[in-house]
Amino acid sequence: MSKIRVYQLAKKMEISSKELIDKLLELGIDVHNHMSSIEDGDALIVEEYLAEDKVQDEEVVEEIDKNDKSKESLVDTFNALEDQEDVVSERKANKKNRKKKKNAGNKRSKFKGENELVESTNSEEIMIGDTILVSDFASKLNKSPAEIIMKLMNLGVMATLNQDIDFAVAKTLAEDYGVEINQEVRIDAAERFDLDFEDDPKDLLPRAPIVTVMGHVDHGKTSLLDAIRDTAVTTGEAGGITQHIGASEAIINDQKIVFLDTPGHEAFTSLRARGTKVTDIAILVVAADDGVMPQTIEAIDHAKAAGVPIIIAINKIDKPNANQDRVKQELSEKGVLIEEWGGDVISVPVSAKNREGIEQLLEMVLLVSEMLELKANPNRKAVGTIIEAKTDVGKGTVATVLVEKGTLNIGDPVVVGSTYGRVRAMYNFKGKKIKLAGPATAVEVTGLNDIPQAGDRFYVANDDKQARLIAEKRQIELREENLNETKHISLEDLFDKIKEGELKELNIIIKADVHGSIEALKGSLLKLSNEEVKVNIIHANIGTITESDILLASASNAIILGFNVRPSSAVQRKAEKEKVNYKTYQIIYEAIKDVQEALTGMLDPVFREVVLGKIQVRETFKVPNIGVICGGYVLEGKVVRNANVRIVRDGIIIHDGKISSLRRFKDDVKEVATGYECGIGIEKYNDIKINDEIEAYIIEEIPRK
Ligand SMILES: Nc1nc2c(ncn2[C@@H]2O[C@H](COP(=O)(O)OP(=O)(O)OP(=O)(O)O)[C@@H](O)[C@H]2O)c(=O)[nH]1
Repeated sequence: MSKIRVYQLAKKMEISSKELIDKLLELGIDVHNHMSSIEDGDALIVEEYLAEDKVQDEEVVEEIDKNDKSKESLVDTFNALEDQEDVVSERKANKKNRKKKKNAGNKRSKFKGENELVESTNSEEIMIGDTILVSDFASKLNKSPAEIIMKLMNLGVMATLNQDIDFAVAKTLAEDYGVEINQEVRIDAAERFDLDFEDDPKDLLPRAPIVTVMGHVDHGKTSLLDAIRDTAVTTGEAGGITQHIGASEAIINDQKIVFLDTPGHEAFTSLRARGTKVTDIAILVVAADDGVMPQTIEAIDHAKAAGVPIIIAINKIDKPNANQDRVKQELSEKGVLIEEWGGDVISVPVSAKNREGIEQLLEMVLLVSEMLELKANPNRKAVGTIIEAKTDVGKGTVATVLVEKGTLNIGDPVVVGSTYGRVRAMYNFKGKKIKLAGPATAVEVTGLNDIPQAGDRFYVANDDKQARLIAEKRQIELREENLNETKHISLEDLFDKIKEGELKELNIIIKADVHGSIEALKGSLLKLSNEEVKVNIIHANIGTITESDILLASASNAIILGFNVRPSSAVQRKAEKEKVNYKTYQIIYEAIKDVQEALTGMLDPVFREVVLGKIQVRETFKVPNIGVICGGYVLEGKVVRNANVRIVRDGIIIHDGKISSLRRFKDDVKEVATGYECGIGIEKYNDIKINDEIEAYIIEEIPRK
């Protein structure tokens, strides 16, 4: 007996796959999703069943119609009276809602509720943040600063007028005065002013999906986006040239799909690292002549970590050496099982060059989108995310906003991060002026007082004054946040976080020089999961630690373990900026031991590694009886005579040892600083090559507390 897929049958019956699945389950026919197959016999049963339903529905509608007609005149008579009552009850309902919202707010933020209380009833209670200036604290307590400073001294805290004291110290001191202080819980200014709130499910309407195209370099991401534009954007519209605003829209079967214009998982994850997830579906481009490559794997893991469904576009099928089966095989090895292989990931063969398969691909996007049941409320003040922003000579500050919910109108007062303004003009992706933009629409907006950052949240405020106020408040908060920015997880603080119940899953990224090490590490680390914390390997790949790994770690609060690899200086700086923790090892057992000890609170490092500097190898010389000496240039930091060194080639550690000689010209020297050249010999190592990087480091003992 032949079979049919759920989505195919749904299409044939002109209902949504979701509706069909519900009916199938009602009939006891077991299906998992739109890709599940059902027997033709079962298909027939459900078709008949639905036909019956339809007849019944029509009968009911007729019945209701009849009743309605007879009621109509009666309703008319009552309408005048009812109107009056409506207003009263609506007011009552609004009041109730406001109250409800206020209560919800109290639950969300202790600070808000109590602060209101402070101002109205209880003057003996004070709210402060993590720290407070001595002078501010004195004035809050209504005491002279000198008195406070004296009291602090008695507590053993030496602080001047303009120094901060901790919340704990402030609390102890305040207790002396019989004053209770409480800690402010910081919440986003926009949230505090209720510019964003959760919608009532009954207000939600279907919205278009937002799609990002990902894939390995040169597999055809840009070409595919171009092909989509050609196929589904400009069709039937004269002069429909797309503008670059960071996103574009495609129409297929009268339905809209929004494409983010910057392809690649880095762009996707950098938005996520900033706390926003805008993509609903990822199209993963894999070139049929090249197969699954390192960045294909990265893209898969980045999409998976974000919980975003993937559609595979097997591209370049026009090429004579295209091999679709190989792509499918390699994907399955990476845990991506496409439908033909018994999985539920859709794959579509395409040629961006010949514009082949593009419509099918877009139809599949709609199908997946239908399953996701994407919804938004268009009837509220708009909330969105900045996709990109710049200054334009003619227009001033222009920012592309992806409206996520609500409708954005010309003239709306807006607040975006610490910038604000009023929507002066809006342009769609074709450069056409528009007056309003509903959910899942990308629009270029002018009228902001400064350039916001990609990933900033965009809110419509009640009025200009409020927009400015919130933006200014955000500015102060951002400054404070920069001062005590939260770090991502590290092995050292892991146990405390687990104990406090803050961490239930430990996300790990593994980068190593060879496949075998990855498998060994992965296997052992996964076994470390216990009742309290689950270990997840969210990404594991061959090669050095890259910026995209740092972004993924930042977006997913993961730690990075490197085996025999060293990140470049740029990547190290990125890690520092994103406050991401990475550790590199050269013995697998040590990596596993560290994670195990960290999970059980036994990690107590006695030694730490301190990187002194980096030297670029610019020349090599063979010296008889001594071996190979290299001529190097100190790129950063310094190198000292007794340092340990590791030789790094393309991010992979190829040797770890000690310096045997360090010279400037003919003289032996103790150290060489940044910007100087030197001659270096490495103990028992001669395989050094031009462009290798030498990282000098020492092992330092950590003093016991
Ligand atoms: N034959 C053939 N060539 C293609 C196809 N799609 C893309 N190419 C070619 O592949 C090369 C790379 O395409 P791009 O679209 O630039 O690839 P990309 O993934 O955006 O590349 P990066 O942005 O550099 O990561 C170009 O030379 C394209 O012309 C296709 O379907 N068939």
